Amino acid sequence: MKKIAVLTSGGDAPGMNAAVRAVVRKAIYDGVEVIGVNRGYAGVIDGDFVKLDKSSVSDIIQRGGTFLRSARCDEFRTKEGRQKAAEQLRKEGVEGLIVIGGDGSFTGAMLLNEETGIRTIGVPATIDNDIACTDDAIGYDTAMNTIIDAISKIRDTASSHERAFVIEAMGRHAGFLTLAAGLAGGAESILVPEMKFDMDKVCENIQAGYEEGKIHSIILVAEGVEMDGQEFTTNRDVNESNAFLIGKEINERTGFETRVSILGHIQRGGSPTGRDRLLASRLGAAAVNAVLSGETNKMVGLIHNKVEVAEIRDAIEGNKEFDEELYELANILSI
Ligand SMILES: Nc1ncnc2c1ncn2[C@@H]1O[C@H](COP(=O)(O)OP(=O)(O)OP(=O)(O)O)[C@@H](O)[C@H]1O
Ligand SMILES: O=P(O)(O)OC[C@H]1O[C@](O)(CO)[C@@H](O)[C@@H]1O
Ligand SMILES: [Mg+2]
Repeated sequence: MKKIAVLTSGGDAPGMNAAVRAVVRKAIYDGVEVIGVNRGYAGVIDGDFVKLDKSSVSDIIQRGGTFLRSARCDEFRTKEGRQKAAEQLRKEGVEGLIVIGGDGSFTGAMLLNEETGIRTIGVPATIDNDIACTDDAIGYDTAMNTIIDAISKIRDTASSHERAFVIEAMGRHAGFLTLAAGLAGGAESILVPEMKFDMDKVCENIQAGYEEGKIHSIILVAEGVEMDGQEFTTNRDVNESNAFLIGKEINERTGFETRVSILGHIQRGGSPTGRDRLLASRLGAAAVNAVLSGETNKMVGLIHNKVEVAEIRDAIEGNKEFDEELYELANILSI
């Protein structure tokens, strides 16, 4: 194999740059040329390619975002779009494509391979951490730390004013990030799309906490959580924040002064943590190994601290299991 391409796709995640750097440097080390694709799948369709050498990836390991830029590309969801993309890659002489992104990007990579024969390898990078066949995705650790930092700061002001705070974390379809950040940040309640919850119970917890001397209450809510009458349930298609609704409900039911903070895209930015840089470096290099050894339609992941290669279909359809025990633990420790 003489030439491979690399792209970043979907929501950007801290550590994507470190992953591109690893792909480029490992491929060059192995004597293979690397083409960077700008703007994810949109750039493949447009043939927006740039040759990458060692120095193109200097000074980026510490940067958030992705210097190749990212996109959500509707045209790639069509068969025609993917055919166009394959033609562009063939014209450029690209023999393998490394896709750094989330589950949607992996679905695109899988279809591209199945329909056109282009060799694809996925590198999991999404703050949502909703990809199976890997313990963690690149960006998740940094985002978790950003949320923990925000919780700590909000707790300062919450305590000063004896208030309840509803904090909304990202995760329209997945609560992995919210659960981890909520547990590590010591939130009093954690609401995620995967678990049904009872609003009465949330309010009782707040009340009990105050009665036992707590002077604040933090309710960490994932974006995808929706209120349905008395109970809050999941709505995985919900597109709008329900944190304000939840805040209003808490205020009305408990009488506690309640404020709402939407953390938003702050969670996607910032310099990647050491853990994310390490993961990105290992998986970027592993993706090059995989493609050069003839693998296709696979993803590289880290399981129990060992690099593993899995079917990309399993990563998407395997449905990463939500850790109910961890959720239970968070509830126990928050009382
Ligand atoms: N079912 C699909 N078929 C073909 N291409 C897809 C499909 N789903 C997603 N893609 C392609 O992958 C791109 C990124 O997908 P998506 O927006 O779901 O982000 P992601 O990779 O899951 O990352 P994140 O969830 O972290 O934002 C889409 O814009 C589209 O171009
Ligand atoms: O930046 P956008 O396109 O609004 O997407 C936001 C979504 O992307 C993510 O940050 C990553 O998938 C989700 O947590 C969030 O729901
Ligand atoms: Mg996704």
